[in-house]
Amino acid sequence: MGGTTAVPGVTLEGVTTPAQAASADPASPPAAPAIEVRGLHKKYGSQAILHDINLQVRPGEVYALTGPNGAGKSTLIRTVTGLAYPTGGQVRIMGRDVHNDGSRARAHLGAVVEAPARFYTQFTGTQNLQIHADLAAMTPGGQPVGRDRIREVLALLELTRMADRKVGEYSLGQRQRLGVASAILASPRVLILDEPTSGLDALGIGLIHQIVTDLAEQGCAVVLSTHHLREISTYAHRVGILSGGRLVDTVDLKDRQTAYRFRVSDPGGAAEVLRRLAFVQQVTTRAPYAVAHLTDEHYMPEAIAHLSAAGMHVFEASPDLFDLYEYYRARVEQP
Ligand SMILES: Nc1ncnc2c1ncn2[C@@H]1O[C@H](COP(=O)(O)OP(=O)(O)OP(=O)(O)O)[C@@H](O)[C@H]1O
Repeated sequence: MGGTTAVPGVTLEGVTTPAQAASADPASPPAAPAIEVRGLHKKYGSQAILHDINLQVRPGEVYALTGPNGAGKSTLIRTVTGLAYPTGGQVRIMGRDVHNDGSRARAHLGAVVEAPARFYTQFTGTQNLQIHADLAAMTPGGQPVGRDRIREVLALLELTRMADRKVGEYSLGQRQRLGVASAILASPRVLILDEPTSGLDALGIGLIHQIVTDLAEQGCAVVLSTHHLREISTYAHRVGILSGGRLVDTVDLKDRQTAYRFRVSDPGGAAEVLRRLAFVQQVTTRAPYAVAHLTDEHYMPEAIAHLSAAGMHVFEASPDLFDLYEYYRARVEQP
């Protein structure tokens, strides 16, 4: 049966934001990982489910976990959040061992593990969040959560209209959103969501994306599992591909999205023109496009001007987005 675990969290005070990290001295060491998984193994009975998983997620980073059905995503998430015990290896959240120092590690954590969320159906959304808030305040390092914050997260998840209705009257998607509301209630430093967008409508999916992006910008480390690769590639920083219980690849999306494509009358001729420009690092052709890596996006108009001056007709110029779905398919078919 599906259930949910929304784990109390603490305030974001003192967390390094991505903007701060980006403006930091390049010589300074990167922020310490918010989540650190080392040599994780998990067996159910004699069946090995996870094999030697190693990963780190830093403050401000969105890490998406994907993989075929049965690959072990939920098992990994349950083990990382402390709901399942590993057969070997270690998980640390904000430097605390999740399995040996659980309550202090989870004081930093907000999570929705498995959907749909499980709530007291005879109580309203507000009352359920109040119960979560009271539990959050009781954990070591937990902070009290006021009524204003409850109203705020309900509004953020567009549940104000449903706030005083019994959860038993909520739709699947509304329950799912209430699960995310409870996970972010105590402003966690680490947010872990197992398939947060399954069961949501298009606008609901966009809402979760926006909330995750905003939290990451405030310095929260986010791990979420998903099957929606084209959506996730628009806002995740890294994507881990799990297959047969092994982390077979980790894709850094920031590194992959620096190319721009120009749909032109003559891709070969355009490539020649682009290669001569100082701000162009690498050029390939993929008819009807010439694809160029620019040192900075701001050089786009200049590149177009050079192509036009050379007599090329430029019909389209846009980021050459990395196709995570195609990459994933190739990777999972040949791990
Ligand atoms: N409690 C359990 N006892 C025994 N085996 C389990 C248990 N939970 C999961 N498994 C097995 O572990 C494997 C991984 O399951 P898991 O739910 O972690 O995969 P998943 O990647 O999340 O799949 P999906 O995409 O379908 O949600 C499966 O073979 C599953 O049958």
